[in-house]
Amino acid sequence: MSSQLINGKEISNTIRTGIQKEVQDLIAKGITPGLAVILVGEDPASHTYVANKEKACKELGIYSKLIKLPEDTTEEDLLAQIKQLNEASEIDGILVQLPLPKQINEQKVIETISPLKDVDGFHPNSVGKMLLGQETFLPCTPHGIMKLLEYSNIEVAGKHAVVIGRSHIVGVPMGQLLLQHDATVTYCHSKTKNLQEMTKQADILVVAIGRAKMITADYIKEGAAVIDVGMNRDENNHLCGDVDFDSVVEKTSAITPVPGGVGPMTITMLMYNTVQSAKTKLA
Ligand SMILES: NC(=O)C1=CN([C@@H]2O[C@H](COP(=O)(O)OP(=O)(O)OC[C@H]3O[C@@H](n4cnc5c(N)ncnc54)[C@H](OP(=O)(O)O)[C@@H]3O)[C@@H](O)[C@H]2O)C=CC1
Ligand SMILES: Nc1nc(=O)c2c([nH]1)NC[C@@H]1CN(c3ccc(C(=O)N[C@@H](CCC(=O)O)C(=O)O)cc3)C=[N+]21
Ligand SMILES: [Mg+2]
Repeated sequence: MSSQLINGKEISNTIRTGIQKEVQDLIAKGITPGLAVILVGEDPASHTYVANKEKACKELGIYSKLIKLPEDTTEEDLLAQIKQLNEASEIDGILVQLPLPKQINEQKVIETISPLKDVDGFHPNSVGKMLLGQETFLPCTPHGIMKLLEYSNIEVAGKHAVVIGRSHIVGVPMGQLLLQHDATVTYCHSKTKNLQEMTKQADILVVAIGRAKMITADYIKEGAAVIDVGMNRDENNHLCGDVDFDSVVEKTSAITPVPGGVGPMTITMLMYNTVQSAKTKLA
């Protein structure tokens, strides 16, 4: 079967063109959307993502403020920083890069971010609204994946979607968004028995595990659409996904590459949320 390569970079650019226009309209009305990113410590992977976010802001005309804090930052200091940003009128979105060092309680940090500026969509307020299908900031990676499916004309309604992973930032909200679009959803995780039996039923397989090239052809039903969220380094230190692309591609009807698949969409939806937040300032 010939497979459709889902070009996240290209779809991203299409969506970003629309966002850029919205930013220009806002700036003409005296509102410059602003995003604050807090990075605690020196994780090299985080630095790349943060650099990509800053680059996207710059391209779109969004003000970006990067706050770098040392690895040994106390929870108290981080919370104080967030509270300051909650009050800052030039900031519409606040993102605290995860994971955080051990001395800091992640949940407490997330709950300190004002729901009005929660552009990651991780605050319990946002999560609750998402579950109820109410308007809110949607988590960027799952939202970006829904856009990839939409722009690639991959029908979701009535399909069996299997999500591997149940993290609060990817797996859980991914399944919910698919469900809201009328998929039949199965979640798999580290305690799932017979993972291959599950994944072989998937019309749409979303993989968010964090293990390089774990998903091989044996896990795939002929004709499935495969979305690879993973961001790993292989034995040659090359960026790779959780899916063994070369092994599975011929069995799939559509597949995302890594890089150039889900990653750029995550950043695009972050930009989208930041602009949505800034728009609430319009009279
Ligand atoms: N492209 C992008 O924009 C983004 C990429 N990522 C990448 O996606 C991947 C996942 O991220 P994240 O959700 O934060 O990761 P987590 O580590 O928080 O979650 C991993 C999930 O995978 C499950 N899992 C682990 N091992 C297995 C296994 N052998 N079989 C089945 N399930 C397993 C875990 O199960 P259990 O719950 O039982 O422990 C868990 O639910 C990472 O590579 C990350 O770097 C993340 C965010 C954005
Ligand atoms: N509060 C918070 N929100 C996040 O959204 C968040 C986070 N913490 N912690 C880490 C994960 C990971 N993540 C990525 C973002 C962009 C790329 C990305 O740009 N990827 C490019 C290339 C990356 C590269 O070249 O290294 C691509 O796939 O093409 C990847 C991963 C967001 N995350
Ligand atoms: Mg995690």
